[in-house]
Amino acid sequence: MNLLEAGVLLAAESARYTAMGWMRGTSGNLSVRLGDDPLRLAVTASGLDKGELTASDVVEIDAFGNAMSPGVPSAEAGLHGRIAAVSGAGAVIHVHVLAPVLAGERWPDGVVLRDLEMLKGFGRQAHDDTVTIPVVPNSQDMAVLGDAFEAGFRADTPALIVARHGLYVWGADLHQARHRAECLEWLLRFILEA
Ligand SMILES: CSCCC(=O)C(=O)COP(=O)(O)O
Ligand SMILES: [Zn+2]
Repeated sequence: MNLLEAGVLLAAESARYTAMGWMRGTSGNLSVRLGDDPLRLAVTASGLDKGELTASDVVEIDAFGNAMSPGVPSAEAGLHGRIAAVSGAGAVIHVHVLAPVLAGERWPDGVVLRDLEMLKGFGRQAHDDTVTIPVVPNSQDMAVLGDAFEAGFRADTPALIVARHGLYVWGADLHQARHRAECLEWLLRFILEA
């Protein structure tokens, strides 16, 4: 996939999340993998209305979030790069949806989910697994966030809650990441309200 093709996908996906209310007020950012060796991602540009992106509103970055093409990458590009490098994900999404932030506030040591059918949509068994979604403190330093992510990383748990900030979810591609995020958001709303 080249940068323009990635831009088409990222703009469409961003518009979708914005319509869901998950990327309010310029919040959130998305990335897809462009290449492996060295790692390259296409990430949404910083500070734009994510519901109005065009295919050119993306920037190529390296594993550390450094821009490899013109434009200003997301302020969180460094965390996208770290997540992609550590997990092997083909796509990483970051959305400012409320339920994960509320759950992180209530369970700052990790959000435990079990015995719920929607866990299947997160790639886990509904009745056998106990899933703990890691919660890390917010930081403006992506290296600090990346270290906290990596310390709690488990290959079978493709999500991270950043306290008082938002949610990261990743997958093989944007579709899988979205399906996982939608199911996880449902699960978090459930445990908050149950
Ligand atoms: C009101 S959004 C604050 C910044 C943020 O957390 C975010 O997700 C958007 O940052 P970006 O640089 O990707 O636009
Ligand atoms: Zn954010």
